[in-house]
Amino acid sequence: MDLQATLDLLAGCDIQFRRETRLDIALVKNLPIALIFLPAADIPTFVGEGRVDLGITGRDQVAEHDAQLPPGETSGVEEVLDLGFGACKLQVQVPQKGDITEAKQLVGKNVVTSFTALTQAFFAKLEGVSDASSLSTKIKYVGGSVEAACALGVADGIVDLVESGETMKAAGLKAIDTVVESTAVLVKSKNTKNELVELIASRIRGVITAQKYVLCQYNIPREKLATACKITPGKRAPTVTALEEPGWVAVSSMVEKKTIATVMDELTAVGATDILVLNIANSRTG
Ligand SMILES: Nc1ncnc2c1ncn2[C@@H]1O[C@H](COP(=O)(O)OP(=O)(O)OP(=O)(O)O)[C@@H](O)[C@H]1O
Ligand SMILES: O=P(O)(O)OC[C@H]1O[C@H](OP(=O)(O)OP(=O)(O)O)[C@H](O)[C@@H]1O
Repeated sequence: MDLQATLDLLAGCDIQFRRETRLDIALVKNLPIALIFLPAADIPTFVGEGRVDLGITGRDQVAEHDAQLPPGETSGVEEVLDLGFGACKLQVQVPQKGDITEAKQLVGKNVVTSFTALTQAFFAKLEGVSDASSLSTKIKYVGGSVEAACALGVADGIVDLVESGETMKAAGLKAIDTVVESTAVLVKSKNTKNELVELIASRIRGVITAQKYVLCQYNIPREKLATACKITPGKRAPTVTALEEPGWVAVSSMVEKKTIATVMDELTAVGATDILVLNIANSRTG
């Protein structure tokens, strides 16, 4: 997991703690909560069983946990929020130099992965069988360095995470299908009664929103206001204030950071002036 991004997020929420070396638990100084640092794959289990109220892990890990549940059992883990970082894809990969171009060509062959339940479910669908025991594809678990399995002759294909694609390329593999797309998510235990869960979730939501948006302010002739507001509709609605200069108004609106350059170009084209873009330190919005 992207530990640093998670620590930055907690700092943005003013959750203050000091983690002693070698300890996986830290008491928060300014709230009655404890933080526990667990392997990403184990977090859905602890949260699902209600032992931990809130967790941050990858959506792929939650999906793998849910896919491991016995038939009829529902997951105790509920996604609260997409945190936006840690984007990666769980992909079916095969040797670049080979005849396999589609996942269904791996049916009946050897596939190695750390995500056995998701891989079983993926191949069960391809094979048209309803349970893992009737699968003809042989799915084997390895805990790490999955990308080495094809070169070592253990697998015909693998199912592994791809972020930049560097590992896949270096191992001489190519992706031919996607099992799950993932980002880091905030999850909660379905049956938690801890009222701090909502407080923490809303703090995190505020920080995430603040990171995603900037505040855009500009002046515009009143007759162009409607056009400008279509360019900057805001999260709810733009704030419009009259200026001392007759016929002009000032607009203030939240704009998604990734679109701000285009938005500024478009505002300039419709006659906006004095365009300012400000970072948002934190937020609570509707
Ligand atoms: N390039 C990447 N490689 C691996 N995982 C990634 C990547 N980008 C995002 N992730 C997310 O991180 C999760 C795995 O985290 P990681 O392998 O670091 O486990 P950890 O147990 O938390 O830490 P570690 O094993 O490094 O001590 C993945 O399931 C995925 O959601
Ligand atoms: O597309 P990339 O940016 O190269 O990232 C993907 C690699 O990162 C992960 O491995 P990790 O570093 O967690 O080590 P592992 O092989 O021991 O799982 C994953 O299993 C891939 O091997």
